[in-house]
Amino acid sequence: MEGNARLLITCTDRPGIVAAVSGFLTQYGGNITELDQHTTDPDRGSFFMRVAFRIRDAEPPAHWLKTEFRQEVAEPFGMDWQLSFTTEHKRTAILVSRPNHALLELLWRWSRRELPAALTGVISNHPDHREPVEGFGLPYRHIPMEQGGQQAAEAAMLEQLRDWRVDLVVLARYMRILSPSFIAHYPSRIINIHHSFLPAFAGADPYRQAFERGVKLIGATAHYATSELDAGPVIDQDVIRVSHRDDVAHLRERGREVERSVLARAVRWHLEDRIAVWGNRTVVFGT
Ligand SMILES: Nc1nc2c(c(=O)[nH]1)N[C@@H](CN(C=O)c1ccc(C(=O)N[C@@H](CCC(=O)O)C(=O)O)cc1)CN2
Repeated sequence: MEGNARLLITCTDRPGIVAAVSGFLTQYGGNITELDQHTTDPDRGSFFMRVAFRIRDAEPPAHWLKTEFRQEVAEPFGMDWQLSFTTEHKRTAILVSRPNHALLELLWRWSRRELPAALTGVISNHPDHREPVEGFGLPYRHIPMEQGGQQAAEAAMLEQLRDWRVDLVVLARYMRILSPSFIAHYPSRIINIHHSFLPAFAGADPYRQAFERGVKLIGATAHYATSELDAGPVIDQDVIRVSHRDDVAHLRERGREVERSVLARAVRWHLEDRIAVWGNRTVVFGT
């Protein structure tokens, strides 16, 4: 049983970190329900930890704890950290182009409360999905990307994301390359699903690339989007077996199942603060 609060911590490794964090939580009445840590290189490397705990007075969330933790633990240990409460869902927007399978997977899981997100709405460069999105009670913004109009379109997208006070952006098969300045607004907070087992077949039309290479496995990769296309920190991947009997259309059809499950898992892990970014890699806790 997870607690009602969680800490995600990254810092330079040194003795006493776990004791300092657990001692702090004990002092302020926190009861640890889950603790996971990873050290890259004892005494010199990086230290990562995720602690889930129950804290009384968490309704409303005990934001006062952030001040105390910063002063008593985070600053003395030089930590990068975040403290979140399970009642506060991350405000999440979905960007999509024409393929709708990843979008519908997220909407369906959200509607069944299997995805702890506060969905704010959907933005697309196509009008195709207005009806199903509004059917889920969510706003739909069609912002077309006219030829040569990327800057204007991205400005409109960023304005909408600001209006929705978005924390997390999910690219559910959004098929336009985002500019470095767009990416910079949401560092490690844009999750993309790429429809190949990266690093194989980055870029456009990976299923055709896979068919022409004659591979026996295809897959999907959820990663944080960076300014370098399909090269950001990998969050989750999976593969399925294929054969000479599968043409490109069949690869696309069979690949959609993997894309949907990999993206949903990656988004849920981010929403549950299970992912620490370490350079161009991730540490994913408790999965
Ligand atoms: N800055 C980033 N933007 C996007 C990323 C990313 O990792 N960093 N991922 C893509 C999604 N994607 C694959 O998953 C992808 C989308 C589009 C293309 C592509 O080449 N599209 C067009 C060119 C469109 C354009 O120039 O904007 C094409 O087919 O030629 C490749 C991969 C989403 N954005």
